Amino acid sequence: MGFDLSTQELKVVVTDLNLSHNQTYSVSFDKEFAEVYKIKNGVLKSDDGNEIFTPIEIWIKSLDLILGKMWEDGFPFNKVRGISGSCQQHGTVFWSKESKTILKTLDWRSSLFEQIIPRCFIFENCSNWQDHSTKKELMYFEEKAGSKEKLAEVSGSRAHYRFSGPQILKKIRKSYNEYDKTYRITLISNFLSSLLIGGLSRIDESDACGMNLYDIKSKKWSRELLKIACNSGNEKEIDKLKTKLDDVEHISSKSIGNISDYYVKRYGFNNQCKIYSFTGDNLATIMSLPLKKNDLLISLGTSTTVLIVTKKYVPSSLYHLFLHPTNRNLYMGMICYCNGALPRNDIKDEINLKYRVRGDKEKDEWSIFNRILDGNKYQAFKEQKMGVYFKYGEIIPNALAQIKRVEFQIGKKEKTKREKTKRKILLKNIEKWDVEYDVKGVVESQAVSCRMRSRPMIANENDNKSEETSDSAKEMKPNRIFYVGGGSNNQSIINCFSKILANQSPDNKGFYKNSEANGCALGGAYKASWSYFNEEQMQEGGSEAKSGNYIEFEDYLNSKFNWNTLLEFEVEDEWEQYQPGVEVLEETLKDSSHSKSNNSKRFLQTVPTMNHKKPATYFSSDFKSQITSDLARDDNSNIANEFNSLAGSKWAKHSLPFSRSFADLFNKKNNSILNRNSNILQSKSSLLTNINLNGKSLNKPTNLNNPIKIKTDLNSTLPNKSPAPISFSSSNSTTSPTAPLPSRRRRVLKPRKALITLTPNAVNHLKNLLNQPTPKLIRIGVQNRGCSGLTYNLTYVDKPQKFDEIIQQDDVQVIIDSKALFSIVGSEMDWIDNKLSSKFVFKNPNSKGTCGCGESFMV
Ligand SMILES: Nc1ncnc2c1ncn2[C@@H]1O[C@H](COP(=O)(O)OP(=O)(O)O)[C@@H](O)[C@H]1O
Ligand SMILES: O=C(CO)[C@@H](O)[C@H](O)COP(=O)(O)O
Repeated sequence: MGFDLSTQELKVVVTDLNLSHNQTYSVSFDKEFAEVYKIKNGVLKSDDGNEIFTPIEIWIKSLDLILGKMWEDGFPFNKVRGISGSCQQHGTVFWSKESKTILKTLDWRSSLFEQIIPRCFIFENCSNWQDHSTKKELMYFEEKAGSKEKLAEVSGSRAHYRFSGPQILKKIRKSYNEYDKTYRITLISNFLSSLLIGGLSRIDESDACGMNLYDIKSKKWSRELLKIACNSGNEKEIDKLKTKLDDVEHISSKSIGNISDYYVKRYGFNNQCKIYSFTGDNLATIMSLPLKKNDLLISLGTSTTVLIVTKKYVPSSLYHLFLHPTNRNLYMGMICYCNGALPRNDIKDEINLKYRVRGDKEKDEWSIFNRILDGNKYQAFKEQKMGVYFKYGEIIPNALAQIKRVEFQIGKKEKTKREKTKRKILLKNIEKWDVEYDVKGVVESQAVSCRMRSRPMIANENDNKSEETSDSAKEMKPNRIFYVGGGSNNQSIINCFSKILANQSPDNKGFYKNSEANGCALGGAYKASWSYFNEEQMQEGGSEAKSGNYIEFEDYLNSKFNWNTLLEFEVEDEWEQYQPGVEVLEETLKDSSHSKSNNSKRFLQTVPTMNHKKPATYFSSDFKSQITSDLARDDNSNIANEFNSLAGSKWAKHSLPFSRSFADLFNKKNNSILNRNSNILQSKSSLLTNINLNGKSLNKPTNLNNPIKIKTDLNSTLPNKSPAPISFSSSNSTTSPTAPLPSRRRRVLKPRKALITLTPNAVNHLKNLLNQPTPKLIRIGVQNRGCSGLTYNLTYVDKPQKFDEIIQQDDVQVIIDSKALFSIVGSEMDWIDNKLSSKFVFKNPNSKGTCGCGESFMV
């Protein structure tokens, strides 16, 4: 079983031991919890938009919900042999002292939410990877580490807003007392595995590489970086942080424990079910495909992420390196753009508006866009046009938030100051062109950018230090390209990407798209399967080393991988034609220095850099850009240093050869502070089809103030229906689970106390109301309204909805909307009838306050 806790969803995919994918379940956070928690795309934002976070209780409720739904569907939990999974990266969870005991003594009769939320966490929110509130901390990290290159050398990445080290430093600076009280700090990945083992699990070693704290070469916490993170040279403080982080869970196929008794009793898991270390979502994605040397994995989710597996550790401030989640001798290289699907979607919407298309389905919505992209009428690059569509602040290093359109001319080759031969590129800024050109423009420039930025990683893998000329072009090409994520559904988009990125295949083959399921969760399930296999071998042969039967993940995946789950396609190789595209893009970005984006401040957060005074139709209405990029936090000298230092580095010939003038861009003052668009990012992890659950919402509005102060007295919400049989194939009898498994019990869990009680007055009045010729029922819900947030809402209905609760008292029935359960549980419903008013009133023990007018309440 593989979990994936992404920004927007919790997913579970299930495979058999032959890696055949059987089932997918998912819970969408927005769908289930947006109403009460006010989240959008899974997150909340501070007023200034810089802090981006999620209430942890949403994730816990989602785990209750997804397992409850699987149980209700009759999922055969007793057949699960192993569980692993992935979570969004970088976020940190601060656990209290009591959490250890609470996790160990979970009572299967109650929900996790009910038991864990009141006392397990020091801060109720966890920062999200889109957070960009740590600018001071970043500066401090890179300054103390010596430089961003030095920091990258040790930790695999320069300092990033979202990375845990700067996030922890911010907490230490702002809330030292709470930090001091913290018993353990985990990433989101081992937060989830902790819930499953019923104890605090360790940070996964590969995910630890996204913290700016782990020394990748010596494979231990870097004391120097811990010192920076704890803001103190005091050895005791460094030890304190180290203790709070605990040792990492070293990469291996060993389990981190059996599933907690809680899940055995509550859902019927086998008590021998193993939990294997959970990791970050990108790390899990690379486990979902049989990647070999020089293969690229391109995830076209909400963000665009380019991933590569490499044997060499050659760090740079331009990209990220992580330890591979299954093999300590391999690394994962990563480039992650946040301007992926969003600008493509915006242009698609504008095209549809122009052509007045209103498709309900994604497929229809993309038809005009695709026709333009595939056709020859509106060429962008081939008509000497290039665009940069970084509408939102970028998280890739050195990219400004900007939308820019240029026409270019390519001149003769000439020698640069650094003795390199370069073509002269002449650019003319274009204010506006037909949106049809943006269609090709956005996809082309994204592909060219991926090619440009993945080049150093590929070159390194091949020991190729020469310039990207025709002679060495072959070595710079990836071997094969695998596409995943929502955008990979679009053949026209991935054709365009493939033409430009090309590959080594002489017959234009070797491009694949994944057609099966969520890649991160699938990678988790594959890891569980591989780990289980090795553990079984170890039991037979002794230790991992001794057994001789140990199989590397790569070999395991290759031996079982079902290529039918991938669709291979061919495209014309246009590598050579787009070769100048890389230079034009570099020049276009460099030319931004002459744009209107003035900034003399380090870490400026908001800079619109559109060159034209009047924006083009596209993005005109809501063009609110903001620099959240790593580049934005550099001043002139830093930029200059970056490119100077690259000149002497291993990457000198492969890095982006911006000249010093690029730094001018950051010397100018910028006056416009615009807000970040709230749609900016979503999770990028789901690949393809998901089965959505219309599960119960266990909602409760969050108090966003840190630290946590929550009191709950909530009842279990486990479904009490008997499970329906489902088919669960594990066809190969030699590898199928054979151990005797506990028989499935029909479990009917009753709430420990009445959901609501009715006073005699309420019973009488309800009887009157229900005494009608056409029998009706009364359904109680809560709505987001009124000064204090929630109001009660009574409606007549014909029948209960699927997850409604029915309350029976004194021959009267009322129905409670499942979404209202957690807000009104334990309430007393009364009917008052006096001179002033006649109405139902609720005495709610969960209410933390009502508004002055008494119309609404808060829980
Ligand atoms: N046929 C399509 N053509 C282009 N883009 C698509 C298509 N189908 C889905 N997408 C895009 O994929 C994105 C979601 O990708 P997905 O991998 O599901 O998301 P996430 O990264 O949020 O988990 C959406 O922004 C959507 O526009
Ligand atoms: O920050 C990064 C990688 O460094 C992101 O890739 C997150 O890990 C994405 O999480 P989801 O949106 O997929 O949940």
